[in-house]
Amino acid sequence: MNPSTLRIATRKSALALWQAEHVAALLRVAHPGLLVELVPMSTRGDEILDKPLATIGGKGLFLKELEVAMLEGRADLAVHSLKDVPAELEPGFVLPAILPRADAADAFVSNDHAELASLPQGARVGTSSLRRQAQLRALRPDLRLLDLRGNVGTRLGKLDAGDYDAIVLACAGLERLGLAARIRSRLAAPDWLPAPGQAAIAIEARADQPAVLALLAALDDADTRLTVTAERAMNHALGGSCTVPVGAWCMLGEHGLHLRGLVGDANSGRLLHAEAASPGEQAEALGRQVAEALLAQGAGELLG
Ligand SMILES: NCc1[nH]cc(CCC(=O)O)c1CC(=O)O
Repeated sequence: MNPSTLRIATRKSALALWQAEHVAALLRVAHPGLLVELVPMSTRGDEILDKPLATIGGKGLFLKELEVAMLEGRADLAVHSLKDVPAELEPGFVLPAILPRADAADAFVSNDHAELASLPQGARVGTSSLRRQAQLRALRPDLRLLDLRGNVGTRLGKLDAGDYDAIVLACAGLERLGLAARIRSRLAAPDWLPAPGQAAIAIEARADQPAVLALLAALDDADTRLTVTAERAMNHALGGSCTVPVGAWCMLGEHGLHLRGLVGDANSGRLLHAEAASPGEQAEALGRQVAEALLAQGAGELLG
């Protein structure tokens, strides 16, 4: 029997709520008559704000409470930023839909400076992402990198308070929150790589709920699924989560998939790069191939 109501578990940050509302609106259009409601909740990743994510440890810090809600029957699906979803899901869960990707670039955000290259020597840049730190170090070894966590609004507030000369955020998050005007310049491939899955919204649900999965599958975007599958397969083969210095960017063109990957060291700014193409649509194999090329260059050491 088809469910008459779908309940969406979501985090309570402005970005998470926007994404959950977006999915709710799309579901109402795809399935007229279906009732869709939000079930907002807090996760460990939201509550521990004084430490970089990389040191809190544990994959899926932003997922656990939402998954518990689904297991206990308090919610039918959860909406996530795909880049916060570990390469390997908890057993019993699947991603029945991945939405069309927004701008996957990172954003250089500053009140006084137009781009990374024009920052003065020794300028203070805020980001707690090891991937962003490693790429900043590689491009500008002179910068002072400072930790910066919290929701997008919190991070912008600290920039505006003068704690940093510039910060790095995801373009997609700023755009969704109506803050695209804060993007001074884009940090984009091939000079800069986003996190695997960045700018894609993923829907998670229980594998044992076929009627729910069928409703959710209506929102899946096949091209986005293909490219992020390659990026996530690379990350998985590197043992990755959202807390390691790994970047990936896969494009789908006329001739198939093209994947670039990097592994970095946030302290030294050392970066390893690899890329490969797949004429067909062998996304998983392509991801593993690029991961192997990175490991052959010594990526294992950088990943600790
Ligand atoms: N880790 C927080 C997070 N998770 C997803 C996004 C941006 C939206 C997206 O990538 O879909 C952000 C904010 C940021 O990195 O600036």
